[in-house]
Amino acid sequence: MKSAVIVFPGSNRERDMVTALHSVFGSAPELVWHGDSTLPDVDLVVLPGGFSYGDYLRCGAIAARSPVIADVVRKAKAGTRVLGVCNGFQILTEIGLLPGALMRNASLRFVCQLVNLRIDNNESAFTRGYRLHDVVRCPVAHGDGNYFADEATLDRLEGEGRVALRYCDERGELTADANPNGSQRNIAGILNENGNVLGLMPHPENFIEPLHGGTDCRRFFEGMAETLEAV
Ligand SMILES: NC(=O)CC[C@H](N)C(=O)O
Repeated sequence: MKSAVIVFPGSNRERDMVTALHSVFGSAPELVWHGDSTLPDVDLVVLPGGFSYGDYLRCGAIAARSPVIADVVRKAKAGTRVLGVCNGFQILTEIGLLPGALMRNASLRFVCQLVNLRIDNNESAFTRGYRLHDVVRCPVAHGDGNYFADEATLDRLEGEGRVALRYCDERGELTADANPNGSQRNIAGILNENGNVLGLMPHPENFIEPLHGGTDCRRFFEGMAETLEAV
C-alpha cells in the first residue's frame, strides 16, 4: 500500500503523519514537495497540518495554488483517497474539493486541547475502523477551525451523510461547550460527494501511541489500511 504526504513551506505535522502511517501501514509514505508537478502513483494522498505560507492571506489560500495541486485534484476526481488534516482541511476547502470554509475560531484564540469526536459516518475508508457514534478523543491545535457553510450546504452535507465527525461531550452529545471553535452544527470533519476525500480539523496522527496520552485515533489509520489493502 503506497501513500504520499505533501509538504508545503510552513507545514509542521508532516513528520507526525509519516510516523503514524509508517507505524500502522508498515511502509513509509513518500514526502512530496508542493512544487512538484506530479504525485507518485499512490493509494492515499495526505495534506498535513501546519502553517503553509505562514497562514498569510487566509489559511491554505496560497498552498491551494501550488503546482502539485492540479494532480491532487486529478487524483481525487479519479477516486484516490485524499486526507486533509487541519491546515490540510483548510487547503481542501480553498481548492474547492470540499465545500465551506474554516473561519477564525469564535473565541478569537488559538485552541490546543483534547476534544471528543463523534463518528457520524463509519462507511468511509477513513472512518470504517469505528462503529457509528463511537466517541473518540483527539487533539486539536488551530486558530482557524470554525467550519462555515450556508444552510443549504449544511443540510445537503447532513442529508448525504457527509458529516463524518462532530465535536461532542464524553457521552456523544453535541453541546456548545464541547465545540472548541464555534463550528456550525459541531462539524469537525466532512467528506466529498464520493466519500474519497476527508477533511478534518483534529489531529488523529497525534493520538495513536500510549506516549501521546491515548490511542483512540489509531483505528482511523487501521481502517484506512484495511480499505486500501483490499483495493
Ligand atoms: N495545526 C494546524 O494545522 C494549524 C492550521 C492553521 N494554521 C490554523 O492555525 O488554523
